[in-house]
Amino acid sequence: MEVAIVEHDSDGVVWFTIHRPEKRNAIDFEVMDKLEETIAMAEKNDNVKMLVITGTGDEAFCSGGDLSNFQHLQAEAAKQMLEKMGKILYSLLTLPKPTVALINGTAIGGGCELATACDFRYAKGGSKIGFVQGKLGITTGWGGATMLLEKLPYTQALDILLRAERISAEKMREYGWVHAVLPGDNLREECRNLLAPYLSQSVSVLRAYKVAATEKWKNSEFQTRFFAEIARCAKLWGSEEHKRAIESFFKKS
Ligand SMILES: CC[C@H](C(=O)O)C(=O)SCCNC(=O)CCNC(=O)[C@H](O)C(C)(C)COP(=O)(O)OP(=O)(O)OC[C@H]1O[C@@H](n2cnc3c(N)ncnc32)[C@H](O)[C@@H]1OP(=O)(O)O
Repeated sequence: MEVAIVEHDSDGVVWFTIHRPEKRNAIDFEVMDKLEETIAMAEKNDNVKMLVITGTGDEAFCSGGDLSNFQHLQAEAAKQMLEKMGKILYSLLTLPKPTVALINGTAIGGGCELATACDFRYAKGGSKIGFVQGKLGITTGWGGATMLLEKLPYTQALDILLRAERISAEKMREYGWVHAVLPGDNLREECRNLLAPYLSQSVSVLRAYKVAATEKWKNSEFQTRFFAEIARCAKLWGSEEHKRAIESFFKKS
């Protein structure tokens, strides 16, 4: 079964849907590779105006890294996995086309980092957003904290990271992380309505503004901060606290 579905709309929108509902759309290496390929295609293809990332089903947008795959990774392998996805999210952050996370349900851990790498976040009402890494004895490991601290006011971003709780889409709208809370009766249509004003511009205009908007992140100072976060997470990955947190998750499941 395809782990991700990529669809091209006639109006220039590419829809990337994580398709692992049995694992609440958790991200494994196959999803990473498909996402990397789609981002590279979106960058090169002048017929692509925007990229929307979403998840299959109405329960979860994305539950972050696939713990059944990643729980056994030791130090170096964990660091490589984190860096792999970190590079992909950096390319998403700086993609010269506008991007949207269409949050169709719960977003947890790396799922929140994936959404944060996007320009806009539209969430189905009642969705829960959880930068829960702190409760797992780690920090964000895919650049999520660095991006959050760039995109939200300092206090809001730090509050979200330190409390490591699941927060409603409505509250995250107040924080300015969610840009639209949608009824969700027909999420794609509701999303398309929000994209319409952007899609009336040419791809050259959309590209030019996105390049201007992301210029500030294309420097070694930002990249150093971004990948230092990942190195810190890799150090915590092997901690007893993290191991216990994963064990208790699977005991519950
Ligand atoms: C890799 C680093 C990265 C980072 O932070 O940078 C990370 O993302 S670390 C991982 C952080 N993610 C989590 O801790 C999420 C764990 N999952 C949950 O909290 C819940 O599953 C939730 C809230 C997403 C959904 O809860 P719900 O009650 O609706 O479903 P279940 O918990 O019963 O799960 C159903 C089914 O899916 C499997 N599952 C869910 N999440 C993951 C995951 N991240 N990796 C692997 N598998 C996952 C769960 O085990 C259940 O499987 P089953 O075989 O049916 O028991």
